[in-house]
Amino acid sequence: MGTRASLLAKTQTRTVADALIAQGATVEIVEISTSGDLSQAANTPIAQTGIGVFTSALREALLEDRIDVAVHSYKDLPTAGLPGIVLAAVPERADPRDVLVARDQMVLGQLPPGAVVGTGSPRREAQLRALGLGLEVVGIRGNVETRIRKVTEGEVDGVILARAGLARIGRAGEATEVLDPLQMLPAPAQGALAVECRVADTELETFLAATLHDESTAAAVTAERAVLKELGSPCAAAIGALADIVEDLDDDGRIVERLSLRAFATTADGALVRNSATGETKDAEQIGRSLAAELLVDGAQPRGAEGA
Ligand SMILES: NCc1[nH]cc(CCC(=O)O)c1CC(=O)O
Repeated sequence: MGTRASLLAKTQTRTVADALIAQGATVEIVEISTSGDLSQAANTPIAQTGIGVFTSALREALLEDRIDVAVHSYKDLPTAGLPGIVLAAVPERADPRDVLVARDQMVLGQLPPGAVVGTGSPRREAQLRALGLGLEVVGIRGNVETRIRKVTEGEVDGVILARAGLARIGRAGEATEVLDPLQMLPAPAQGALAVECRVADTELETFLAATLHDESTAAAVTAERAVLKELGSPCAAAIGALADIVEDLDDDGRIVERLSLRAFATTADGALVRNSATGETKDAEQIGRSLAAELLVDGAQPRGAEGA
């Protein structure tokens, strides 16, 4: 199995490996450094580093037979597939929400106007600004530990991070507020993993799916990523999407499973447009696509435009 060398990546790969080992597999983990990890030193904003910076090196290693399984943070994966590689499994996802890690145990509402919040994500920045709290948003890069250190060392008053990332490295307790998706919609597929193998390895693909795949997570992520596919690219786009599988009653009073999706995008002048939709879980992709179409009608910047 291939993994990026960050603590977060190694931890999530270890978790997947343990699940496979429990089912009788023999696993060796190989660390692969990616251009996303390397460019961090130069403090390049994530929006400018290009699509797939964190995932293409792993995919290359897979195609070159250096590894057999790649574990990615799903939200870092480009929406376009790659010939020769198949998404074999989407494990059950962790909490998809973002959190604030702030000085002095503060929640967002307690940060004074002018307080400095670090994030390199256009999605987080757009939503922070929309809250109207007068916060100053500054771009930061670096792995999860580095970003938390910027708070403890006083370089910024707070940072916004994915709760799943903190939890995976055992530091979820350091969040000072778990942000409600009404204020801060997570990135499409946040908290989920994508497990890939070569198309030709059909036996391995079957084993990975049987051991790891979670249908509800896959449906939710499919809807969220359909919005992204229509409107933008991962990391670079100020787009958020979150799907929940909810129980509903049909016309005969029977309990049915439905998919509920919320999403936002930004207009050319940086305003947020939000919308939501529900439908049958099996129509996940279509629900995401129609929601994206509605956001475009509401003024969302079409795909390919530069984020504000
Ligand atoms: N953008 C980097 C990234 N990619 C995946 C995670 C961890 C959470 C996840 O798996 O969604 C993070 C860190 C973060 O956004 O705080």
